[in-house]
Amino acid sequence: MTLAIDTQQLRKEYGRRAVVKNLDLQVGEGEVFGFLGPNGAGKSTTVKMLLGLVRPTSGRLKVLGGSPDDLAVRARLGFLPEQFRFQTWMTGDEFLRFHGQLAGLSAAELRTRIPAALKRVGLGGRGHEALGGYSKGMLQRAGLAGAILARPRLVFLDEPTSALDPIGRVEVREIIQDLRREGVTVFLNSHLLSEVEQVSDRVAFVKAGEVVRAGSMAELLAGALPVEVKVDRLTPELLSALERLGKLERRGEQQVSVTVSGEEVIPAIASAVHAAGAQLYALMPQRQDLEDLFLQLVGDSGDGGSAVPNGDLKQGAA
Ligand SMILES: Nc1ncnc2c1ncn2[C@@H]1O[C@H](COP(=O)(O)OP(=O)(O)OP(=O)(O)O)[C@@H](O)[C@H]1O
Repeated sequence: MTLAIDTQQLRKEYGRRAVVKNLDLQVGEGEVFGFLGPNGAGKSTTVKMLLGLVRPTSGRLKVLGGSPDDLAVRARLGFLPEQFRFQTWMTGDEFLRFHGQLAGLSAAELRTRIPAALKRVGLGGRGHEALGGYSKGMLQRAGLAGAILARPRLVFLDEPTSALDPIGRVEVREIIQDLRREGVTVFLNSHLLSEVEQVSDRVAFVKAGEVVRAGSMAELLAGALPVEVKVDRLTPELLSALERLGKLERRGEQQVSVTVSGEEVIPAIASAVHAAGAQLYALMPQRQDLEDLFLQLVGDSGDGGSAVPNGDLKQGAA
């Protein structure tokens, strides 16, 4: 796998405090990679080091096979910052022209790419308006247009949908999927875990400056699967049959939770119920999602007082 991002023992200290510690991160070319962690975990600092905006205290990093200090490498990076405070006196067109010129695009390229980029982010025909009159969601879209204007090979998107409504979020998800189809690597920082779950090929959880877990969605969410089983009566014979399939937790006269290794075991639960002559009322796998995993891995850290991600928790998950 060719790596778009490769860090080894990357570290950043502010004063005597290490905010990123010995970070080893490998992201393959063309991957959509979700970078998750509570407030203050060191995500933005990591992104800034990868962009060459913050100097690491120690360790090594490569982006697109080189250094972000190399202008040829930097020209192939795109960045949507979390705090998008743009030049409000400029129109959308002027803002993109400014960024495009900084990225070295020619006048001819700018003429075709600016309207195309605006259209792609849902701002077609709005380029003549001043950014000062844009809504927060429009500004975020304009920032995204700026990040992809120069056709980067690696794009960092820091909370790309924080200002968007649900329709806008779907649209940005589609743009990320298009970028993946074009072979662009996307490094995604987001608190919206369900969103990360839907678009990322792999994710890493970072806590207090260190990666605590990384892998594909399937790898991370595999393993123990609790299945709630409800029957007319739980006989000793049925309980011992279920015990052979997984760990049991009794819920009452008619219900038991069986934690099995994966969904391929579910049919065996139904067969055991049938063989014991019981009536099956319900068989409910309780799939773990990214949010459960987030709370489990990083639930007791962060410097914002709470590790709970912004507004994306299902009821009662904590
Ligand atoms: N320039 C700086 N000087 C001193 N400390 C800093 C500086 N930048 C960041 N920090 C500290 O480093 C820690 C990590 O910050 P960072 O912004 O990287 O976290 P984050 O994971 O991106 O958080 P959030 O999700 O809240 O954006 C925080 O405790 C922050 O206060």
